[in-house]
Amino acid sequence: MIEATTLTKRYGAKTAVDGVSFAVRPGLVTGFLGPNGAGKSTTMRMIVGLDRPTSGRVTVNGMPYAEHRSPLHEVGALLEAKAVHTGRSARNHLRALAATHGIPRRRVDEVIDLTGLHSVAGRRVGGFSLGMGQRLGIAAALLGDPATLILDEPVNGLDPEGVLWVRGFVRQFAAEGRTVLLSSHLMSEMALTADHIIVIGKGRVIADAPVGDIVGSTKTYVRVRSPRIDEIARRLGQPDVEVTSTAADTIEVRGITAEVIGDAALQLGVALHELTEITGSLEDAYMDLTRDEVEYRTTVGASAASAASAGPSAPSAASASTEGALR
Ligand SMILES: Nc1ncnc2c1ncn2[C@@H]1O[C@H](COP(=O)(O)OP(=O)(O)OP(=O)(O)O)[C@@H](O)[C@H]1O
Repeated sequence: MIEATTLTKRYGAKTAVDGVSFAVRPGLVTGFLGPNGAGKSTTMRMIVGLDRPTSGRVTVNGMPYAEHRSPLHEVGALLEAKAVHTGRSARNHLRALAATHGIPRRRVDEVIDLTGLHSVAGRRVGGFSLGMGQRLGIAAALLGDPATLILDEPVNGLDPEGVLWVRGFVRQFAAEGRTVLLSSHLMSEMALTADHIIVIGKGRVIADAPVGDIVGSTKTYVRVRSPRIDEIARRLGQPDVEVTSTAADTIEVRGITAEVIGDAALQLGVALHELTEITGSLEDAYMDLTRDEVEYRTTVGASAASAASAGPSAPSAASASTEGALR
């Protein structure tokens, strides 16, 4: 369990983290999201004692990280994947780390196997690809067999097989009752990996809720397809109902349920070829939440950026209530 209480970090006049409070619970994968510069890395560094809070506090299993007698057994962290001695082999790098922390050598072989580095363990780390470096960073984080894992952008640079491996690994880790906090800018991947999401913007928590609640907070719409779509569109036309034509036989309807549309079609005697309630993706929810929180804005519009990246909208029969979940 990681608990932050009004945690604040200022660098001169810059407030990087502004009074955040949250709990990261065991048995779950918690995703840590936020635009560039939101304060994710600073928060993670404070959790593992690499940065000192200006005020507030953060504990891991009830104690500040630095006060634990064997911190590596409490928390494994991947914060800078490439920050390793490049002349050493991966195995020797891990052995050196293990030796300085009183961890037995056999654990080095275990984490090499766990992270799929066996075939490259004898190679110099300097020649590693970014993906191999990420795996090595995760291997190092696992050396102490920690109860809590903190991973900053762990899938950055990994190929699809590597991304899948990280997802499976952290889900298994959490299923064993351990605690996982991971950041990523890949929303579609986060939607598949995380159970719970904390979003920060400009140093403040703006959402802290189960992933289903966050996705459910996006507006749903109903896609309707019919050979006589114009008649249905005319019938639905009323204040508070938004009807958008997307193809000759298809409309998207906002502000009314699929049931009401189905009943209207029945009354008209018109066949429906499709009636699908569409819930937004995690990416849609994230874009809504962080619209006003982006520190470095480009000229690319949010909708264009959203359309360009992954994360197909998932059909859903109902959207969860978000009462009280979003701040
Ligand atoms: N050592 C430092 N000195 C001054 N400012 C800093 C320092 N470290 C971070 N900052 C500033 O604090 C803010 C938060 O940075 P941080 O790296 O925590 O954000 P982040 O959410 O991890 O961003 P990204 O997604 O880009 O990694 C930024 O405005 C950053 O410029």
